[in-house]
Amino acid sequence: MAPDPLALFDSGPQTLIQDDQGGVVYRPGWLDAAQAQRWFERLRDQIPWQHQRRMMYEREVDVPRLMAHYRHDDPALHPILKVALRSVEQASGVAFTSLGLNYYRDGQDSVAPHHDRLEDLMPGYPIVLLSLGATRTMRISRQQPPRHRIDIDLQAGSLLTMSYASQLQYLHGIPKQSAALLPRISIAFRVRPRAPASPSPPLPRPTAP
Ligand SMILES: O=C(O)CCC(=O)C(=O)O
Ligand SMILES: [Fe+2]
Repeated sequence: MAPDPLALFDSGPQTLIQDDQGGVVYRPGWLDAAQAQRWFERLRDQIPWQHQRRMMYEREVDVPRLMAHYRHDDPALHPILKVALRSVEQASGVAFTSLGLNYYRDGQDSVAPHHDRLEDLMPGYPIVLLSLGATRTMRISRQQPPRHRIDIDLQAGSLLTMSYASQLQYLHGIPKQSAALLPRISIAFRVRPRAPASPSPPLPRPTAP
């Protein structure tokens, strides 16, 4: 196969933030453009995307993007998600247990600055985001001074790895953009903490002597 001319411009992995758990690393071109486009179209058309509502300031509001969630061993896992999971696991050396999908229909869909819910993460294990479809900018900002902000364009076929430690210090989000934008899908791979062991059976009641 002829070499992909765009690959000449692939600058390889870029470390955006350093910490002792691998920091935040961006890998453009992890998936080639044609495959990223095929995966995007099939997931867009075949995932049962859900509209969620969430309480905000005592009002219920639409979450401004569509979502879907799967456990790694869900029998309903789409074949593309199975392949993506295996490949991301091989690339990162981590056995992920959950897949969270986001579908940004246009530039008005977004995710507000946040860190991922710590109760959904196994300490020490990273989150990996695979991007498909339109490029969207992720804004990463340090919570404490010295304030530090990074805008990174997440291209189709790229991986962004964020350490657990980075979730304690930084917020990330996908801001709305006023320009007309095509849709984007992201897949977040996470290791969830194991469910707490089922409670032990109640102790027999003490009987009166
Ligand atoms: O779509 C993205 O790249 C970010 C999604 C995200 O931050 C999340 O699902 O927690
Ligand atoms: Fe997130």
